[in-house]
Amino acid sequence: MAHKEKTFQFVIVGGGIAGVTCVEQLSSQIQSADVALITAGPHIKAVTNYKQVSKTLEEFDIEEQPSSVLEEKFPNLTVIHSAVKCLNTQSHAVETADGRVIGYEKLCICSGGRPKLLSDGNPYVLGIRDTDSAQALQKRLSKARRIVVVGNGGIALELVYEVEGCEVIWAVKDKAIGNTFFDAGAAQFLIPSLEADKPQSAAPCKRIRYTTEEPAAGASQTFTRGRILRGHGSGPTKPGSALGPDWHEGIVLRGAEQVSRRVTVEYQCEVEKIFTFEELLNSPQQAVKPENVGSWPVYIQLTNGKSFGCDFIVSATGVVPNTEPFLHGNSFALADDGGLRVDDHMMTSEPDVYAAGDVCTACWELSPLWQQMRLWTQARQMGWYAGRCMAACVLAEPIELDFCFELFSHITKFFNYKVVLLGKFNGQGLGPDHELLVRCTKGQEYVKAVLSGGKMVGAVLIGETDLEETFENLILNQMDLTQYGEDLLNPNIDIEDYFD
Ligand SMILES: Cc1cc2nc3c(=O)[nH]c(=O)nc-3n(C[C@H](O)[C@H](O)[C@H](O)COP(=O)(O)OP(=O)(O)OC[C@H]3O[C@@H](n4cnc5c(N)ncnc54)[C@H](O)[C@@H]3O)c2cc1C
Ligand SMILES: NC(=O)C1=CN([C@@H]2O[C@H](COP(=O)(O)OP(=O)(O)OC[C@H]3O[C@@H](n4cnc5c(N)ncnc54)[C@H](OP(=O)(O)O)[C@@H]3O)[C@@H](O)[C@H]2O)C=CC1
Repeated sequence: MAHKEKTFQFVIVGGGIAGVTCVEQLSSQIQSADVALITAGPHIKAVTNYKQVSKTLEEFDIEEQPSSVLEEKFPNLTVIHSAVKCLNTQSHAVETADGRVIGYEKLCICSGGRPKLLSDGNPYVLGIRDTDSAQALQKRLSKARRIVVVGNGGIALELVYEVEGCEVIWAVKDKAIGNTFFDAGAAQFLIPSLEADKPQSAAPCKRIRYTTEEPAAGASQTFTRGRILRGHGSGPTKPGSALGPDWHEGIVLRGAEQVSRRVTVEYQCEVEKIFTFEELLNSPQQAVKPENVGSWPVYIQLTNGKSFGCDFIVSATGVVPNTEPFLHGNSFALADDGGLRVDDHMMTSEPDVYAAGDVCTACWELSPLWQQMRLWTQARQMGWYAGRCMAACVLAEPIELDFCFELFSHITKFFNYKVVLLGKFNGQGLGPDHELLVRCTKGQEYVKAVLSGGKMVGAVLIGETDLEETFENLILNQMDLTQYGEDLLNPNIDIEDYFD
């Protein structure tokens, strides 16, 4: 590595939610601190309209902003738009793709993740992560008659509901849809929404997303509401920040056909093989049934014996932490999922190096009611807490693990229903002796409480149940609920009064 051009007290890598929140926290806590934010993408992501809904539930909007907004707010901040290509933890320096060597006293890696694709480099397999990949999807979809979506998590759930004008084959590994968020009961509740037409008057997006359009020389920066616009200068090798809530509201997810939504779910199957039309012709033994041959650009063979031709395949199969540029020559401890292991102070195994957001894996002794999921909320919370830990270290102040890591909580929307997940919402790690209480009104609400040893340890609330705060309290209190039995979910009893 060449000589350091400058050493900053704090260097944060990544302009997504985790990195930006970390910068904001550090810069407000130690106003004199010299902070650098190094990010590969042309823009940064900022949290706006933050609202604490209850003790642990939070809601906020995300805005994609030019970095100048952050620099104006924090005069001691320098934003460098370049990807970090290597890190030397011994000399406390990072080198960027454009050849700059920046020193740090404390470093926080917030480089996010990238889609874990079924097949790397196959032009017919798309992943969705940032604005560029969402635009690529929109463009390809506009000419598509049939697509195959593989995966059973957040992106697949959103995509199969939103896509219109194109047949969708949805291949899931499990017996029910949405395995990362729901059990089979909730899936059963949601399935009719997939079969029905999307309500015309689906609630409009209450969040406003702004995307910056690069100004022409001499022109001022413009913001465009609700559309995703390409940020110039973000080439395919420069990963942008992850999309997030309502990412699909701003783009038209419409195929080339006149049909509305038409989704076929293929359960309990994985991908056996992906091959092109040319490969099919050259090797007629491929297991494609004659009615499916046609002239599709790509074919997918599933482990359930079925094969489909389609225009392209969306691999919605999770994320891999973006760690590569930091590993070479250092000895970071990695978790099984490939994330940088962090302790209860968000510290990695390398001295003075912290990490937060999708790139890290929480490896402290977790609260029995919290688990890591790679989500906006956790990226914000980790970035904020990492900033506090870094500041506390410099100021020689003690700091304890933040309360937000006590109870897992997530608010989102699937199939146009509000969804609240609390604690061990799917009985994660509870073993066979837990009990489920379920209340379901078709088309209206699905309420599930998970009890263990008579205490509530998790919940799934779908629809406008208005139960989130009460359930959150019951989970946090760990009160013995044995005597209430099924009355806990009795709709004729105002449960809030019950526990007053
Ligand atoms: C389509 C989609 C929909 C989603 N929807 C939701 C949702 O509804 N709710 C929810 O809670 N979560 C959602 N998520 C997940 C959420 O977006 C992520 O968990 C969150 O954005 C992670 O934030 P982060 O800051 O850790 O990483 P990112 O947002 O990925 O930011 C990483 C940053 O690091 C930069 N970077 C990467 N490598 C380098 C490098 N070598 N050098 C310098 N900079 C680098 C990137 O440019 C980027 O700015 C969604 C994700 C996707 C893809
Ligand atoms: N509203 C929300 O909260 C949303 C959140 N997100 C977040 O964005 C990130 C990316 O989303 P997404 O890609 O959907 O990731 P998720 O982790 O949510 O889901 C990935 C899914 O793909 C399955 N899978 C993994 N590998 C394969 C494979 N080889 N073949 C078939 N299926 C496979 C997983 O199954 P298994 O679990 O069994 O491995 C899982 O069902 C996640 O962190 C997600 O939480 C995204 C959209 C919306």
